[in-house]
Amino acid sequence: MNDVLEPLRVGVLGARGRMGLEVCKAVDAAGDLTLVSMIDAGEPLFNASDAGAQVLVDFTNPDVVMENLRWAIEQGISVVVGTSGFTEERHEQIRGWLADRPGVGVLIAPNFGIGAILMMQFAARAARYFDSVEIIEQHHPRKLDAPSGTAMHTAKVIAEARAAASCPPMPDATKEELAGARGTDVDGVRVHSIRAAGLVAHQEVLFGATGETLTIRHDSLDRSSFMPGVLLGVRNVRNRPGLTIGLDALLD
Ligand SMILES: NC(=O)C1=CN([C@@H]2O[C@H](COP(=O)(O)OP(=O)(O)OC[C@H]3O[C@@H](n4cnc5c(N)ncnc54)[C@H](OP(=O)(O)O)[C@@H]3O)[C@@H](O)[C@H]2O)C=CC1
Ligand SMILES: O=C(O)C1=N[C@H](C(=O)O)C[C@H](O)C1
Repeated sequence: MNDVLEPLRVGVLGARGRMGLEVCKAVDAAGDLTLVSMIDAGEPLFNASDAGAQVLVDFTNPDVVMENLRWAIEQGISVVVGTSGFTEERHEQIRGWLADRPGVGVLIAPNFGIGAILMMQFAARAARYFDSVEIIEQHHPRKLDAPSGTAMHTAKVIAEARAAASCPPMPDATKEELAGARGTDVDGVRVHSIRAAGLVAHQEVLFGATGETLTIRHDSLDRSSFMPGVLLGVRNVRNRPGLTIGLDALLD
């Protein structure tokens, strides 16, 4: 007799948001996944456990995502998280919750776009060879947070690569006349956030050295660009107990 694999039961938090709607469509269209629960603001999380969700996908907002994670881990449900707003302190708190639930996996990806992941990897690779680097991120005007999670993560990996190579501080003679004119400082890297109608999600990493610049640019032109990465996370998160940051580990 053939063993038939049951589809993985998936719930979506933030299901009526821009990303949540796209995730529901993508899960629904995947033959190996079943969409069992769609939860948005004001609706009880227990709908997901009552529906037998094995994996939750969270695209809500930075103010509520930690509470969702705490609840899901307590229930023993693995979670794929796209929501932004994560800090090292938040990661530590999640590791603490996971310590009591060794079978549960949480994957937090600052960006699920394959091109965006490569953009961050290329930026980390280039970081040691240039005197200067700044990040310019551009998003739609309904985005709540700035800088973006992608920009924060990019700045972190660049700063780590520069520190590992003992790069000196970047040259900058500016006496800032108005606060914010030089963007904000994330781990020693200047980040500039632009919000404008018509944009989806875009980022440039601009490197400079004597006589040359290198620009690494990524554009998400449509939210469907994030779906292959989200589905990869959904299919694999239960095989990765503990906390995984970034989709890189799954791609390799
Ligand atoms: N990692 C990645 O690749 C990507 C990450 N993102 C991130 O995902 C997040 C969501 O983005 P986006 O879809 O554009 O935002 P939206 O505001 O369109 O969607 C968020 C949804 O979550 C709902 N919500 C709020 N609180 C709760 C709660 N407690 N439980 C369930 N649902 C809730 C909101 O309802 P209401 O509006 O009523 O508050 C809204 O419908 C952001 O942090 C964004 O930065 C976005 C794109 C890609
Ligand atoms: O809010 C968005 O839209 C996006 N958020 C993520 C971020 O903060 O980096 C990922 C992507 O940039 C789209």
